[in-house]
Amino acid sequence: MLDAHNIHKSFGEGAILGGVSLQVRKGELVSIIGPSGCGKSTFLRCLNFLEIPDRGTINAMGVTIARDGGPWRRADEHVAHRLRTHVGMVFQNFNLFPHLSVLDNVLLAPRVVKGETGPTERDEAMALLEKVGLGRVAQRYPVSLSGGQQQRAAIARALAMRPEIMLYDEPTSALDPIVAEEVLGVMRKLDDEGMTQIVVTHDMRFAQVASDTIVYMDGGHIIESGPPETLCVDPADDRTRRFLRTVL
Ligand SMILES: Nc1ncnc2c1ncn2[C@@H]1O[C@H](COP(=O)(O)OP(=O)(O)OP(=O)(O)O)[C@@H](O)[C@H]1O
Repeated sequence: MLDAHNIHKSFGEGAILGGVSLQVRKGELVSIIGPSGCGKSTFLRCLNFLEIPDRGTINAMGVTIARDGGPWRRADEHVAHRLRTHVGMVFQNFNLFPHLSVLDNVLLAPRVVKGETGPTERDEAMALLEKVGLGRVAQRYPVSLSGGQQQRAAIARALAMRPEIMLYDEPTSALDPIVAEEVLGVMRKLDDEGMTQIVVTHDMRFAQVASDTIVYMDGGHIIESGPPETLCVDPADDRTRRFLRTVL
């Protein structure tokens, strides 16, 4: 489904990713955890080329982009655009358009793709809002919604592109735990429906309960990866202790 191989990324002199490889199967829910600044978000953003990897190969849904340190060309951007049509992305701060109603935020994607929308697209958008529990607030503006409602609207908006993979960059970090639970509930529901999902999170409980695979990154590398029950936390390791103190 998605195969990232040997991804390297630097910002200026600083190497952030030092050769990260990850394979994700269809329907899998993968949580990426690790200390602040270890490169989790950068790696996630590389997966749909919001950040351009310096080196490495990404293959998603049959679209392949290989980077060898050369310049990013218009043809590469064209292929990346094709890849992004399969990938939905949800950000920590929701990124809804404040001047559009919740429904119009969700209708934005079909509008961009098809040029105009009619009753069918509207019905589909309403069905997505019902799915995330927001049918009754479809006509409201983002400012009048709670953080959890805004994040669920952002998920519905991403789903409107009919993605095959959803990427989440700390989707609950800006939310209090009760509201975060509503968002996590939507992600679990999508998991039950077979959606492939990759989540950068500091929520260890969610990672442990909901993930098929937990990926533990540190210093721009994957240190460990596997099912939650097999994740080996070595209490003698300083970095692990430091990380656990930030999340437990
Ligand atoms: N666009 C950028 N330009 C320069 N440096 C960047 C950029 N994006 C990220 N960085 C740096 O790369 C490093 C890794 O950042 P990243 O956001 O990937 O870490 P993270 O593991 O997701 O951290 P956190 O858990 O705090 O969000 C940090 O030192 C960050 O300052």
